[in-house]
Order: sequence, then C-alpha cells, then structure tokens
Amino acid sequence: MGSVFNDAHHGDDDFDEGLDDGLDNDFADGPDEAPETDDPFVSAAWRAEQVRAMERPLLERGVPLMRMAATAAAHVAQAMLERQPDGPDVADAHVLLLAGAGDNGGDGLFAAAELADQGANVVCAATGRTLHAEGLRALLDAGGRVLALDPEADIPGAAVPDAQDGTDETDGDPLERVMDLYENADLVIDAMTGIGLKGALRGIPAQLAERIGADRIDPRSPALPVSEPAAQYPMVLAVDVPSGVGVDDGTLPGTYIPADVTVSFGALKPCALLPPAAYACGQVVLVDFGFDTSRVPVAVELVSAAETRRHIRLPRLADNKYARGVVGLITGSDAYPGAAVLSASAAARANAGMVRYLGPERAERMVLDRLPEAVFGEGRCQAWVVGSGIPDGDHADVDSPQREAIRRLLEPYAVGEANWPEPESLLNIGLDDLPESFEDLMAMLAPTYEGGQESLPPVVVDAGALDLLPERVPPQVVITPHAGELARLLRSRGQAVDADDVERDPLGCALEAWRLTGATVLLKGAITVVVGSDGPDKPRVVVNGNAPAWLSTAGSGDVLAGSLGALLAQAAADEDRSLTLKMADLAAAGAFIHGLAGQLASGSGQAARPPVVVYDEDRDRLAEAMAPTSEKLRDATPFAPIGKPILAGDVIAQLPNVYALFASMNLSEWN
Ligand SMILES: NC(=O)C1=CN([C@@H]2O[C@H](COP(=O)(O)OP(=O)(O)OC[C@H]3O[C@@H](n4cnc5c(N)ncnc54)[C@H](OP(=O)(O)O)[C@@H]3O)[C@@H](O)[C@H]2O)[C@@H](O)CC1
Ligand SMILES: [K+]
Repeated sequence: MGSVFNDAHHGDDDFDEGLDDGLDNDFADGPDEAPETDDPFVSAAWRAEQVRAMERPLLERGVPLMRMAATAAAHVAQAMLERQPDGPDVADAHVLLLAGAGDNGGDGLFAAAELADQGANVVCAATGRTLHAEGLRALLDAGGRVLALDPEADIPGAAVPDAQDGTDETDGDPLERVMDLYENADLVIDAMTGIGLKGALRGIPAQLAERIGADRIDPRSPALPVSEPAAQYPMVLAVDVPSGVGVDDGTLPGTYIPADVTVSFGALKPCALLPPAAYACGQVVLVDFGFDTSRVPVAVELVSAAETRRHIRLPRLADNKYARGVVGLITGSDAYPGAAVLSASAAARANAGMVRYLGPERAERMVLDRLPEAVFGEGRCQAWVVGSGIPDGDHADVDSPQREAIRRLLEPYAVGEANWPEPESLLNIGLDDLPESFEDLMAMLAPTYEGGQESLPPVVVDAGALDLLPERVPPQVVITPHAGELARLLRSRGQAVDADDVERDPLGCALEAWRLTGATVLLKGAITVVVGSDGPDKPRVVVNGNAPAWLSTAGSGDVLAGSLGALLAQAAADEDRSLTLKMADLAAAGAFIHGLAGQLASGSGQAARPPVVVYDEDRDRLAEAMAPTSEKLRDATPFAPIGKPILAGDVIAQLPNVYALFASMNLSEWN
C-alpha cells in the first residue's frame, strides 16, 4: 500500500465514473485494498517505555516475542530481496548483520539465522562486547559467522572469516573489514540499537553509522516513493527502529543508518511518524503482537483518511449556504494580491457554503474576477483565515489597514481578558465595522459579554499575521507557520531558536509554541506536525505525511490556509462551541486534504510518510503489501509513480475531487 488515495478509496461505493475533471487519469481508481490503514493501530505511535509496558504482560505469559519478531524480520528481508528485479535468491544473498549487545541485536541474530538456514551467506559484525547468547548460538548453528569489532569483546565462537584476502581476524582495521563486507552485501540488517538507545550513538556503532550513513544520505537525491527497487545496494533493513534515531522525539541526535525498510515490533514508535527521523525509516512494516493499547495514551498519531472524513460535513437537504459554513478571509495585499485569490479560491472549493473576503481594492477585484461567488464586506462567518500574503510587521506599512483589522479581530482571543464577547457579535464583524480601538470594539460588543473564549469562532493565523498573535489564545486559534516562521514566533517569546533548530526538532519546537501561546500549532513541512490541546495542559500530537514533494510550490501555504478555513467553518457550523478539543485533529485533517489534493494534482505516489504496511505471515500477501508504488499504480496514471510539477492552482482544482473521494466512502459510515 504505497499511496494514500487507496486509503481514501476503500469503501463499498465504487468510485470511478462521474468525476471526469482531474480524475480522468483513473488515479482514484487504484487498487482497492488496504482497509487496514484505517485501523487506529497503524496510525498511532507509543514511546519506548510505553511499548515496554505493553510487552510486559505478554512476556510474562511466555509469548516468544523475540522469536516472533525475528521470523517477521526474516520474512521482510526475503520480500526485500525478492522485489529486486535482478536481485539474488535468499540462498545466494550476502547478508551483513550489524548486531548490538541488547535484545535488538538478539532479534537480528535470530532473523539472520533464519536467512542463513535458507543458505544465505551471513556475517554478523558485533558492535558491543557481547551478543544475545541464544541468538548467537542460533546464527552459528545455521552457519553464520561473527566478527567482533570491539577489542574487549567476549563473544564465544566469534571468528572472522576471510573477508577478502584470506587473512585472519586480527588483521587490519575491523571497521574497514565491515565496510568491505558492506560494499559486497545485498542486504544489511541493522540491529545495533532499538528502543534501548540512550542519546546519540557513541563508540563503534557511531563510527559504523557515520561511515554507512555518509554513503547513503544524499540531500540531493530526489524524493521517490518508498519501496521502489533499490537504486543502490546494499538495501538496509532496520530492526525495530533505524539505529541512532531519537525513538521518542523523532530527532536525529547523531549518526544513524537510514533504512529502506523498518520492521517495527508490537507498535509504532514516534520516530516512525515524526520528522526528521521518519524519513530515515523508509517503508515501515508493523508486526502486530496483539498489545493491549486501550489503556495506554497514544503519543503521536498519523492522521488517516477515515479520521479526516469524520470532520467533513456533507450538504444536507435543509441546508442553506450559511448552514454549510462561511469562511471569512483577511488575506492578500497590494504587494501580494495573488494570495487573496489562492486562499479565497481554495476556501470556496473546499465545501464551504460561502466565502467572504476582506482586503484592499485591487485584491478584491482579482478575487471577484476568479471567484464571482465571493462576497465582500461585513457579515456572518463561522471561521476566519488571516495573514496569508500579508507582509509581517518588519515589512508592512506602519498603518497597514489589514494588519490593523487582523489585530482587532484577534484581540478578543487574548486569554487573560476578563470578559469575552458572545460569538454571535464577533461573527458579524466586517472590515468596515471594525472600530478604531480595542476599547471601542469591546464597547460595541458590551451587551453580549457572556460567552467564554471557547465559543469564539476558529481562526487560521498564517504568515504575516503570526506576529499579531496575542500572547496567549484559546485552542481554536490555529497558527500555520513553516520552520522559519515558528522560530521567529518562539524568538518573540524569548526562546533562542532559529529555523535550523526547528527543522532538527519539529515536535519539540511545536510543543514549545503550543505551551507558550495556547494556540493549535500546525508546523508545515514534508511531514506536517500538529500540536493542539487534549485537555488542560495535555498536548495532542497529530502528523500528516501524505503530501508529495511537488507540493512545495509558491502559494501552497495560501491554499492550505484557505482550505483549512473551509474545514473549520464546516465543523463550526455544526458544533458551535465544542471544537476546542478537536482542533488538533481538524488541523491535521486540513493538512491531509491539502496533501491528497497535491497527490491528485501531481499524479504522484510519493509521500513523506506513506501508510504503514501491516506484517502478514502469508508470504505472498506480505510481498503484495510491500510491493513498489510503481507496480501498484502502473496502469493508473502515465505519471506514476513520481508524478509531475504542479502549481497552487492545480491543487485548488483538485479540492472538489478530494471531497468527492470522501463523499464516496462507505455511505453507511457517515452517520
Ligand atoms: N523484550 C522483548 O522480549 C522484546 C524486545 N524486542 C527488541 O528488543 C529491543 C530492545 O532491547 P533492549 O532493551 O535490550 O535495548 P536495545 O535497543 O537492544 O539497546 C541496548 C543496546 O544498545 C546499546 N546502546 C544504548 N545506547 C547507546 C548509545 N548511545 N550508543 C551506542 N550503544 C548504545 C547498549 O549498550 P550499553 O549501553 O549497554 O553499552 C545495549 O547494547 C527492541 O527495540 C526490540 O528490537 C523485540 O524482540 C520484541 C520482544
Ligand atoms: K535497529
């Protein structure tokens, strides 16, 4: 399952005819499979200590988890070899196992023993001073060989086969030996460290990861769909997690070995979903041990098609345009009028009842040109979008009327004020209505001061409006910064952070912004990280990974802001007051819709975090599930699997098709 639109297309109601525009490439009619990607289990991740807690009862009952893990890893290794068009059979394969002293190494040893049993030529490079005793015995019994890298190692049976030149193990630099083996291997099994990693890799594992990682990390390589046949040998299979990645926070604290496939045991760990570590995981195959996850709070969640669908409001018989949600936009400027067009068009094509635009005359004219349906001036709105295409405080005119309008719109959201206006009154504010000062605004709204801050309409605060955000706001304020903008926001609140810091630790920085502002934080990136409120002082972390790399294009952010505004307006049209605890999921659903529109527009099967494959004991079904995207989409689109360049307007044009895909999902599930 390499593509999210399959995920969006699994219902009973077959979806193919009747949507010519944009879907004529039959893209949406891809393989009708993988309903399991809607299983919450494959879209949730738990921290290492939580995973250990879930393992414990099974281990106490004597369930042989390590052997189960190893067999799964061996099957996955075989599937990797078999999918290479001219790859070797297992019996002829050269396998290099990098094994640490812990249980992760144990998994690797048993898995490698199974491959050696089938005739594979296996060499284990032991990176610690010991090896899992039974695993070692199994590998040696199966004919595998062991090279100890640590001079202090005490590993019975470790002997170095002649790597190249017939000399014995004491010759030469053992690291060089491993690199020779690496260069001649078909498959590397990385079992140096798993969830027991503390901090950054050090010692021999760090040196190995540095050498091998440097060979495999090329920032200039294009974004390809995962699971395509290897462009380079050897392929790397990571056992549980790629060694060296920050298991719980998704960072890359030091050297690491990026994997083609990561076989994850029992449950996903956050590193499988969070950037940048998720990029190092490649295709993720999840082995279900039957953990009881019911009492363990999810640490990080991947938004799914099923979850996104829950937030979409299909039109009803008795609807009028207001009932379907009205989006108000204060976006675009004389300097960037195009952002007004893009954000308003995106909102209008994303299932909103109406779009109301407030901005300078030139931008208004352009919006009207492209969107005759838009209305201008005051009136009711269920959600707002502000700031896209508006210069920030460093670049705007001091008396920019739009910034002033946004400032006034946001002022009532400032937490800490004694009184809050009823939403009704705020909903009805137009640009011309906005009084001169906050005091005047409050006076105007005075008769309706009753509601709490949670009843204010949701608002997307983007780009140039981020520096207008009040110190603290309620969760229905969604901020949508990219890394540079988030760094700036954090600096304005006393944190010494730059864009690189945000890219190194997106979760940590998004959490910090959430803590400091109270806003729902949507941090844009190849994988979008959303942090919102899950109750008092309790964060909810949701990520979206379906966007193809083509979506990094001018105006993409304006489209996201507009279409997210439309989603929020739909939700608010129904919910009135109870969006507060749904905002993280709503924001992530907005990112999912945007990413899916990008996939449809570009015809791309590439995605930063494609759906997770569930391990299947049946070898054929496993091979099918792990099959390359190009194979799955071969007949679906001439552009598969990589796709084609797109403009922001192409993404907007696909938004109705995204909604159509959701509308076509099993109708009985809509209730
Ligand atoms: N329990 C079970 O039945 C099951 C467990 N499962 C498997 O167990 C794995 C967890 O095993 P674990 O707890 O033994 O830890 P593990 O990941 O091998 O790491 C410990 C090793 O890493 C080393 N090390 C640590 N930090 C380091 C650093 N910074 N730099 C360098 N080295 C460092 C550390 O060295 P030390 O600090 O002791 O010198 C030690 O050697 C889990 O991921 C899964 O694969 C599955 O089979 C399912 C059933
Ligand atoms: K590993």
